[in-house]
Amino acid sequence: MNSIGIVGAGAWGTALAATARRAGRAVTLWARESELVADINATRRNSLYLPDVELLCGIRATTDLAEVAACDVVLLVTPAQHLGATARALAPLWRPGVPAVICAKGIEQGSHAMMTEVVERALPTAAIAVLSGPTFAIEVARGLPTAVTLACADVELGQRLVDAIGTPTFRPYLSDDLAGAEIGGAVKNVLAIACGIVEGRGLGDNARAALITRGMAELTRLAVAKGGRPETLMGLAGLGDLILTASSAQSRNYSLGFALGEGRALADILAERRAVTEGVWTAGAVVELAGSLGIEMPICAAVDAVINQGAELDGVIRALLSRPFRSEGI
Ligand SMILES: NC(=O)c1ccc[n+]([C@@H]2O[C@H](COP(=O)([O-])OP(=O)(O)OC[C@H]3O[C@@H](n4cnc5c(N)ncnc54)[C@H](O)[C@@H]3O)[C@@H](O)[C@H]2O)c1
Ligand SMILES: O=P(O)(O)OC[C@H](O)CO
Repeated sequence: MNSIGIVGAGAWGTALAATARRAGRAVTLWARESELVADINATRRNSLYLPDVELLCGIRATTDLAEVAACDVVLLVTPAQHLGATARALAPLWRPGVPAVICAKGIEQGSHAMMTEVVERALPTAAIAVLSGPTFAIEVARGLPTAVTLACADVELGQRLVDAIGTPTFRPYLSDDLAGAEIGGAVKNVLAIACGIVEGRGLGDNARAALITRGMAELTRLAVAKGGRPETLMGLAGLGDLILTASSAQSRNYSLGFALGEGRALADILAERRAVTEGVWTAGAVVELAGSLGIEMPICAAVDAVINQGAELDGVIRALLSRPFRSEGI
């Protein structure tokens, strides 16, 4: 596994390029924006999505998907709602058995498909893995210490992936629980919006701790229903990522929630951002998926009501606080 292809040159794809290069791999980074490709190759910076980091030599940007598909491993790092189309574009170029490592965090709108299901459909001969966990791109790009979950059903292949991308400061922990890893990463974004709302509305630290904890219960219920294991959700891809995202203003999901809590309109907040805020697009899909499985996810439903149904924020908060008392088990 000497060459790593990365599809998607947003902040996370660029940070993964930086860390894979630090691990000694030859890196090819695909971007859809040709001006960005020229910029990265000329200046070793991604001025659109990660401007503050200079990249090591040995990372080549391209607009040609064939160059990425020719690599030993391909990391899929587009926003979740675009992963299906991107994987379908890769399909004619795919060589059977090449690992496809899903690094996007979300659930597909409409189909309610997990990212593994989306990629399985588009690339049926790929060996699928999921990389998830508490990872702000800028910190990874700067080489600050970070630990992630790398989930792969084939543990021997998973170990080779860990060895290919791991470094002393980018530490993958191996798992075989893909469902747990990907549901943790997808749902924590919705919960982080809720935590941002609480902070922006001035509801206090107690309320945020309660949301994180009861959010964990929601996230775990959904993961178990999809075949995941509770202990995975207690690890980096669940609790670890939820703690990070639900308590840091660096998070795009948390900061969007904070602005909503302050009373700003969703459209205005989104209009100011180039970066993707995945929880906005996943909230509805999570709630619909949970509904189809008969699972209660009241915090995610509250976020969905605010974001997608124009519900008035204080009314939604009052409704959450008026739910019947219940026992604490998951
Ligand atoms: N940024 C992080 O810290 C971080 C960390 C872990 C995981 N992730 C996940 O990685 C994924 C990518 O996020 P990011 O932060 O790199 O994005 P970003 O916000 O930095 O950049 C947006 C990306 O979306 C791409 N894009 C926009 N429209 C597109 C389209 N129609 N088709 C394909 N691509 C399109 C852009 O080219 C760009 O690569 C998300 O699922 C995110 O949750 C991000
Ligand atoms: O900035 P956010 O909220 O998209 O979160 C980024 C990563 O997913 C954190 O692990």
